[in-house]
Amino acid sequence: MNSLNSSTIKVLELYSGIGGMNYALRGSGISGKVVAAMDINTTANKVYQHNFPDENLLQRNIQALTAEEINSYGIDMILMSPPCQPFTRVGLKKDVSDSRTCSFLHLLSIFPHLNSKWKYLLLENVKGFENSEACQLLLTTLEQINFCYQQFILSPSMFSVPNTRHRYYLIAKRRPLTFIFPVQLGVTDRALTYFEKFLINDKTLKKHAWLMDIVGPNSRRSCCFTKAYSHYVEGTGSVFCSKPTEIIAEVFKFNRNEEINPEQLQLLRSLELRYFTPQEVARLMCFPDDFSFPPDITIKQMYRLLGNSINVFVVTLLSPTDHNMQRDYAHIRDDRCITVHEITTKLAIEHSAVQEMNENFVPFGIPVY
Ligand SMILES: C[S@@+](CC[C@H](N)C(=O)[O-])C[C@H]1O[C@@H](n2cnc3c(N)ncnc32)[C@H](O)[C@@H]1O
Repeated sequence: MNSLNSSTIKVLELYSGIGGMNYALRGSGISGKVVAAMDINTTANKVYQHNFPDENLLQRNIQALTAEEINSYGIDMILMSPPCQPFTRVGLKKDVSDSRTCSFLHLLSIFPHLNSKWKYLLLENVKGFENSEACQLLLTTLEQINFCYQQFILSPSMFSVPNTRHRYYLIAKRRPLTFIFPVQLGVTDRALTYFEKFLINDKTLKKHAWLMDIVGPNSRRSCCFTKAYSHYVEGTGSVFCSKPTEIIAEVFKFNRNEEINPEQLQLLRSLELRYFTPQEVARLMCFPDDFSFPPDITIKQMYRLLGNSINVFVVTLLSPTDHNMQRDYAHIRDDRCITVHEITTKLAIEHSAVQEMNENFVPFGIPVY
């Protein structure tokens, strides 16, 4: 621990389980170090220790933790996934009266006594937590100790990971720190899902469902995104659906000449058709991952600007230094294209077949105009 440099963020990982938060911290690129991880479960701890043999894992009941002990670690950040059974949809939802919530309530009671070096909190729980009394107590406590916060309901499927797992996330910072997200995702009374903003509304579904070009995570194609994307439907760019193609085909079985009835509209809604986000469109246009928009640019403006822009990869191939180079495009077939999933996630460009294609281009054949 002594070898940490002064810019390394010291992290306390509570309810550490098998170490998902530790992996996330490492994956985030933040220069952070778990200075203590705590969990009561011996089996989970065995797995944690197996994967993180050098971490300071403590077999502890968090309910017995004191503010003095936490302060002694000199932490900057707390990561935690408190037990979710008191809030699960299928459970009894005993909330604050469930004994498994006691340790969490205890933590809330000691938060005001933690010193101000502690500046960041990330909490994960099940969807449903946002409606609990425990969540309300958490938000009230954060206000009291002068933390600002943002809440999200997110699922990996929203980030093109082929798995659904809706979870509540709260991130909080000690004021005067603030959030600098280009798109404010915070909510006051209800946690909004990020992709909810991009869902296609009922009016558009009713009028234009047949005109939509629907692509999924495994598609190897998508239509050109124009500057009218999300404003007009026809010919302005593909829309995204994470459901299997058979389900989409089933929903679209109805007669396209008849007006859509409420039952059909419900089926269409169940597909959760959405527009690609500006960031996804940027990735499909092969902008690098560090491309971003300033915070004051609206989503409509983002689509307009992207629609007016270029595919960066294609222009890379047309590098002026290769002015008269002729390339062979013949071997590029649809099945060599990377998938929508690959390109809209961070895994994109560098590691992908795009790179491979780039390297495999042979300078002969079709002239580049
Ligand atoms: C939702 S899981 C956390 C999962 C963890 N984020 C992971 O990646 O595996 C909740 C954890 O809290 C632990 N836990 C529950 N009550 C506890 C308490 N009073 N003290 C310490 N750990 C506790 C459980 O053993 C369980 O591992």
